[in-house]
Amino acid sequence: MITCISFIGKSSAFGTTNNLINHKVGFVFQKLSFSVMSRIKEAKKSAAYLAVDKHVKSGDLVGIGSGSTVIFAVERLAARVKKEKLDIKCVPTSFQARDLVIQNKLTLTNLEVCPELDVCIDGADEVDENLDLIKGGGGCLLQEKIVASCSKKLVIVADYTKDSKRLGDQYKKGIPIEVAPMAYVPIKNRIEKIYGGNAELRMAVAKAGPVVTDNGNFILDWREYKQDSDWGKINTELVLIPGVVETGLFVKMAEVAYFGMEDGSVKNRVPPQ
Ligand SMILES: O=C(CO)[C@H](O)[C@H](O)COP(=O)(O)O
Repeated sequence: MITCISFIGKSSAFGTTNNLINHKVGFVFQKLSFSVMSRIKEAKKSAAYLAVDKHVKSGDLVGIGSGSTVIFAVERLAARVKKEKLDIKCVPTSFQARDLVIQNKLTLTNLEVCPELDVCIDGADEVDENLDLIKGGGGCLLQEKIVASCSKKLVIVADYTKDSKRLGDQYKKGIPIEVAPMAYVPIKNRIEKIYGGNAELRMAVAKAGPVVTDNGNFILDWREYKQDSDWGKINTELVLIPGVVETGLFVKMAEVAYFGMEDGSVKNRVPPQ
């Protein structure tokens, strides 16, 4: 009985030391990842603020993209509306963007009333050296592509982690492809057979089953594709598959991308001549 008690005692003492080390290591990692996160957040903010200041003027009709970087762009627009009495109207690209416009008391409109926009400001999951993009990590690619295509210019705002030489260098979650729910299996099979890789149905996190987009569709995330591909050709081929609604490949659409950098600066990239 005494042995047993002492065994429990030692083991718990050892356990306590281990817990303490784990706790300290965990704390250091937590602090590190917190500082990386806040650096990324600052980078998003600097890029978004600069893009809004450079590309939006009074009288503009503005497409509002989706995602966490666009939150800062809308914040800046709202501040300029208040301070400079900027007169703008906004067309959102998602439920989230619409809500952002409303919460920030900006004027909401749509493509029926305003089919031609001056500028669209949006984020990206990855930007390559040609300024081709992967978008749709947040599942809003269809409306994002429609609104961008109705805008005189598409301005991308991003942090330094999105800056790549080739698509797929950094962003490993795959190229999002929005599909009609009834067709997701044949489309998945076809993509994998023709191009290789895996096209996985995106599953929801706080819901059983798949992610359902703002448009009632599913998303396939196509991973392990050949990186040195002709993305313009592949995009055209993919949208011709019956049931494919849109792809997250934005080829030759962006006019400029702003990247907030780790050191607080912002660099920009335009397409090669
Ligand atoms: O395409 C998108 C949503 O469909 C976003 O623009 C993209 O996912 C980038 O988001 P974030 O600014 O949060 O990094």
